Amino acid sequence: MSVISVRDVHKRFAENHVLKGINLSVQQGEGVILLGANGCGKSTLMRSICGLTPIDSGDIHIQGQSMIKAKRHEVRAMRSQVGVVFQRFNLVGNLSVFQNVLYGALGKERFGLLSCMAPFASQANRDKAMACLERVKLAHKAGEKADQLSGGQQQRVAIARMLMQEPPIVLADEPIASLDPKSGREVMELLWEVTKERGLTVVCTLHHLDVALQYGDRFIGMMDGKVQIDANREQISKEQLESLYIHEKTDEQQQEEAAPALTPAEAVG
Ligand SMILES: Nc1ncnc2c1ncn2[C@@H]1O[C@H](COP(=O)(O)OP(=O)(O)OP(=O)(O)O)[C@@H](O)[C@H]1O
Repeated sequence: MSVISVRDVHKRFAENHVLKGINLSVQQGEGVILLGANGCGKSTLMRSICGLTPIDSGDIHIQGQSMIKAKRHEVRAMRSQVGVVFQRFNLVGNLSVFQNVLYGALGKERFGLLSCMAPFASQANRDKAMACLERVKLAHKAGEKADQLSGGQQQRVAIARMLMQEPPIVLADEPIASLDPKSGREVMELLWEVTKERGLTVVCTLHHLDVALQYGDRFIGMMDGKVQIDANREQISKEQLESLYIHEKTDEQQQEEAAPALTPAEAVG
């Protein structure tokens, strides 16, 4: 079954036509790497799939349910099906690691924020948060403030929070872009391991082709607001993927055009 289906999606920011009729579907359990030059619209597409950026036309179905037709409370429920691990970690820096992981339960708790605050959280949620921290090997850091941790550790906390959420779908937008190569490899390894062991569907954008080629089951390449490549690992070569970058923008152009950062609240749906 398609767990994500994107149908003829268009998105403009003023005169900038960023998504020009995107079509793709992702099956249950697939690990898809989304590639493309700076500014080609990968983050915009990811944010649209998790309901953070409204689209202009077309539709996105999550687990068969239309995002366009969904009512407000239904969109919230749909968003809780999608876990996010984004480049900037999106943790609440001055709160504990444990508290940040507990927030992963937010979308599931009937009584909202209060029932995810450490003093009021159920024992079941507290135990689960510790188990998620153990899975990412950071249980010993539970009591520390999130912003005291290294970048790699913070991204592992973001992964633990995503595990706490128990989403069937994970969107990872440049999850290792802020990390040094060694931490980046460890985080990518962990992300792929935990999602594969739970049979989750993952769409992950990455900048480094060599890293991408180590992980993807399938590669979707975007160029000029459209899907240019959509191929399984065995059907694609590195050279074909490199062709997506012939019009790569400079770092300065990219900084000027950066999409807004995700807030911690947006990260937990
Ligand atoms: N909130 C926004 N407001 C205005 N323009 C935006 C916004 N978000 C994205 N854009 C524009 O949309 C285009 C695509 O940006 P997006 O961040 O989706 O690209 P990307 O492929 O993820 O790039 P990168 O690889 O550099 O992160 C850019 O031209 C950017 O300026």
